Amino acid sequence: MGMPIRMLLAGAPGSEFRRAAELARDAGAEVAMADSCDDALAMLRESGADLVMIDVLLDVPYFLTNLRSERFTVPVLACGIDAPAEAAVAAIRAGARDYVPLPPQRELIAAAIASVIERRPSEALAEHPALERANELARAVAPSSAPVLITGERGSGKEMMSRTIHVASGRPNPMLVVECAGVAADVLESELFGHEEGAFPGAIARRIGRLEKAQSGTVLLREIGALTPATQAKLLAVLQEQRFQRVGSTDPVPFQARLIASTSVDLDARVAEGGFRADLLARLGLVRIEVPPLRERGDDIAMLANHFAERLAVSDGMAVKPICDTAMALLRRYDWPGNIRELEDAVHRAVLLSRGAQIEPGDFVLSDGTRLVSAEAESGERLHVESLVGRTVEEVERELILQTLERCHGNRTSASSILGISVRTMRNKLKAFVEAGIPVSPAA
Ligand SMILES: Nc1ncnc2c1ncn2[C@@H]1O[C@H](COP(=O)(O)OP(=O)(O)OP(=O)(O)O)[C@@H](O)[C@H]1O
Repeated sequence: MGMPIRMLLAGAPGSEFRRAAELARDAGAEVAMADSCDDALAMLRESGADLVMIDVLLDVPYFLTNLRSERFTVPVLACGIDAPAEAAVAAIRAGARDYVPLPPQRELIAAAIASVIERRPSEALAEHPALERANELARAVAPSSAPVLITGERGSGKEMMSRTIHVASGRPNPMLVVECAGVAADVLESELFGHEEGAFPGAIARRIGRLEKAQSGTVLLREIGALTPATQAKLLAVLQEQRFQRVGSTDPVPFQARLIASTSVDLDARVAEGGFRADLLARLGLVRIEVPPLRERGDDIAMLANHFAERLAVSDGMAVKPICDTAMALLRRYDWPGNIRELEDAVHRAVLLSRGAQIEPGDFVLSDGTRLVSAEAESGERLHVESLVGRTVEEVERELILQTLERCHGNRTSASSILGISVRTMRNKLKAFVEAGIPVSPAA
């Protein structure tokens, strides 16, 4: 068996909640308790969780919106003591996976935990040789403590790759993830290194940073390119000396974890521009693993789409349906700028929208609301124009007029109205074509 399931219980402390915690522990989970949404969010940021159970008396929609905006993918169960049916329904509408009445039944808690164990992604799915090579490299470097730099487009699976390394490393402590983009430098530093009480106004108590909390686990720094020069210098010192100081302290704290950094920007280019330290990149990128974009992964698109269609239907309690061949061909042709995350979201919407026995092309909707079929039609039009590049305007105009005329079965009036030119102009053009010896559809 792998690591225990970490469960977070959010709700007003009371005997029912304590009982739920006891039952969860009996079922093999590690349990943490929070008494408000913000508290629960802070605990998730701090140490993560595999499953959250939240009281419907708390603001469940607020909690779920924050989870989504911070991109936590943890499953959430709503629970409540004699809660009105509307509260349970509202929580499920907001995105909770299920509702568990309290006082809790042993079997329900055990089943919730068992379903999380089943759904835990064991290993990244990959068949394409480019990704399989990357996975082999990941497994090969896993046992060492060398830092690893994972590069790849947004949503391509860099965090997943980092998890593969962490799991294969056999390190006893968990992997902690720190998002470096969009966070103020001082907040990020206290998140990474921790701080002492009174280190700055508002530092009311000592805080243990992620580098320390990770112990001998793994720390993933997402979007490392976003670090300011000052934080880059501090991180370089951590790698050189294997120790660091909490903000506001001079006492050294040993750094025992494995560091993995991910980036979707070209760090070599950032170094050339002076935005990233060459010495830090050299240390971080001793081992580089490139995660290829989804569009270059051939059959992986179909394999992942089938996998998501099944997994998401099961977790949403819907019937598992196959993706029809035409829809699959559409998925293979689209270029997935948002990579696996975009595919997963599109499949999820299709699973929820689909009304037929199979998932059809029209069921696929992108995050901006456009249907994949229309998105493709647009890019198809663009492709068509691209195929005209290299030809003269005169040639293209002639082709356009002749083909439109042919489609209109030689009817000059219809063709000129489609082309937005006068019938007279049309006649003059056709006359010129005939004079040049070009065949023209006879008048209808
Ligand atoms: N090989 C895979 N098999 C199954 N699911 C995958 C695989 N790779 C990625 N995913 C899923 O795709 C989504 C995006 O992956 P991940 O978060 O690892 O990407 P990322 O490159 O780290 O993203 P970002 O650039 O936004 O930081 C996640 O939901 C993840 O579970």
